[in-house]
Amino acid sequence: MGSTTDCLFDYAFTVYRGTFIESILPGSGSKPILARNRGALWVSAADGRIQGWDWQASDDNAFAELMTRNYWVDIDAVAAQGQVNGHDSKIKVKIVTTNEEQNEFFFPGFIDTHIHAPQYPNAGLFGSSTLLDWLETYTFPVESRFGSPPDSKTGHQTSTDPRDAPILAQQIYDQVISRTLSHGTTCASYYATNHVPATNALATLCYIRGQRAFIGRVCMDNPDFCVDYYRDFSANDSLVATRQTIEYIHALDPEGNLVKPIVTPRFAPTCTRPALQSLGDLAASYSPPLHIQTHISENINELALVKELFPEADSYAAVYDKYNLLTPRTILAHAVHLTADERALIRARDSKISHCPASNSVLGSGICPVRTLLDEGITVGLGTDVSGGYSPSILEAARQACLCSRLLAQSAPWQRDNPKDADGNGSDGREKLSVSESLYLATRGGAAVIDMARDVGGFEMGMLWDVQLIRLGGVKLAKKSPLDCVVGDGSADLVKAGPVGNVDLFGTESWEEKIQKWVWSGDDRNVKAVWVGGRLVHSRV
Ligand SMILES: O=c1[nH]c(=O)c2nc[nH]c2[nH]1
Repeated sequence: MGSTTDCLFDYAFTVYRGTFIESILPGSGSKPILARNRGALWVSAADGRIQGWDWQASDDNAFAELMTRNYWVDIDAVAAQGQVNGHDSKIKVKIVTTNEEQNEFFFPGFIDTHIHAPQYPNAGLFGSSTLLDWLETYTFPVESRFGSPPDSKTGHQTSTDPRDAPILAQQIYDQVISRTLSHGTTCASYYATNHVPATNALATLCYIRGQRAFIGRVCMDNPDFCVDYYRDFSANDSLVATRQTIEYIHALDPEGNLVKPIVTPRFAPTCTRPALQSLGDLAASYSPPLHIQTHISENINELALVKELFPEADSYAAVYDKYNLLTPRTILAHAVHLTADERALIRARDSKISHCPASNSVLGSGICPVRTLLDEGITVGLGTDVSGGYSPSILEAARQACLCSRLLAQSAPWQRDNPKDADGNGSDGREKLSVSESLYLATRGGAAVIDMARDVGGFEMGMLWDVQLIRLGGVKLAKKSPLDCVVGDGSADLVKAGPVGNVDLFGTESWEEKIQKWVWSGDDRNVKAVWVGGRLVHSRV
């Protein structure tokens, strides 16, 4: 592969050469499929957007013709020859090439539509808890540590300065960004905590590190549910502090090119009616309206609690609808136990769903019927839901989405409501998500969930170069039989020969099979480089 480092000299385009794989919808009503192209694609250095491609330019001759035709000169090549000047009639480009022998390919960056950044220290810690006791035992304690000391005179937290966030909070947020970028997450919709300085620190760090992000200050003012050591003291406190983070983020990134605020009532039980009302109004008061994120219908005990706290509402979804929180820019996490009426309401409001399969399993919440959501025309993306989810990897979420969809047929509600197989048992298999579908949810589905379907998620004209370079590694089989090796010397050992990560290739796989192997056994070792808006934000040698 060519260099993935940033160039010392100005250039007009980066030309990416090699193999490009993405998940696409071939037509309306169809299912996603993987598409593969070989050739060259170029991205403007000015705005990080795709300016064109040539799928004929897949060999050296055709690529040289493309360079000549466009008056392009390779800035690294001329710099290596000490001849940067003297090419004034040419357009300078930087070239990044995949190594085909290492099974490298460009793939759209992953979009994590639901992740709690302050919970990252708890990833993998949940014991045998379920949602409501997990919140009290594991989650509120860790999130509460992101607060800054109150003002000595007023007793309130008045600072909005990210530097007033505890250093450990800043370090945890920086590590979450490093970790998610290393897994190919180019955009994340983050929940922070209810602390303004720490929330602003998360926004600032995403901005500095170059990760596209939605940043939500978590609102929770209901004293009947929230713990005293970690809550907003009134609906007005929720509103004022949320406004402070919105103003901070708008000042940080006025065009919202990288970082945007997202209104975040944690979930119905943590919020009073006035808080829900004022947050719905707040989101609607901006043009365009702000994004909103919350949780819905994750766990059976939570459903009972919502019924008890909001007896006037017909359903959980109706609580949010009453306060104008179901909008086309609302991300609803989990959605495991929605009724048909709730799904119809969510569809009518064009609100979006973040499917969090790892967390749903870990906390024993249930299996989300993703196929039903998709069949009913609801937009779905994937969320890691750290730390309900144990992994910050969206590839892991894609794998778990495939796995959970296969378990769905075992559940009584699915068996009751859906067609059986030819023998009249279980299910006819339609619930199963394919690898192409789960990768679609991880990229284009996520893009639609964050209302950026025209900007990210694929390789289309004008889309931002939010992309990862995947390296599966080469095939390095020994020439001799392992039976002829000295026992245990490892000379015929594929693992020792150095494949990248866990993906062992034997040279017999089709390209589609290589992608299946990547989804089922790949990890961050396969992510060689990551760009956001054309800027290199992560690389691994
Ligand atoms: O998975 C979850 N994680 C949380 O932090 C949370 N808060 C409310 N509901 C929740 N669900």
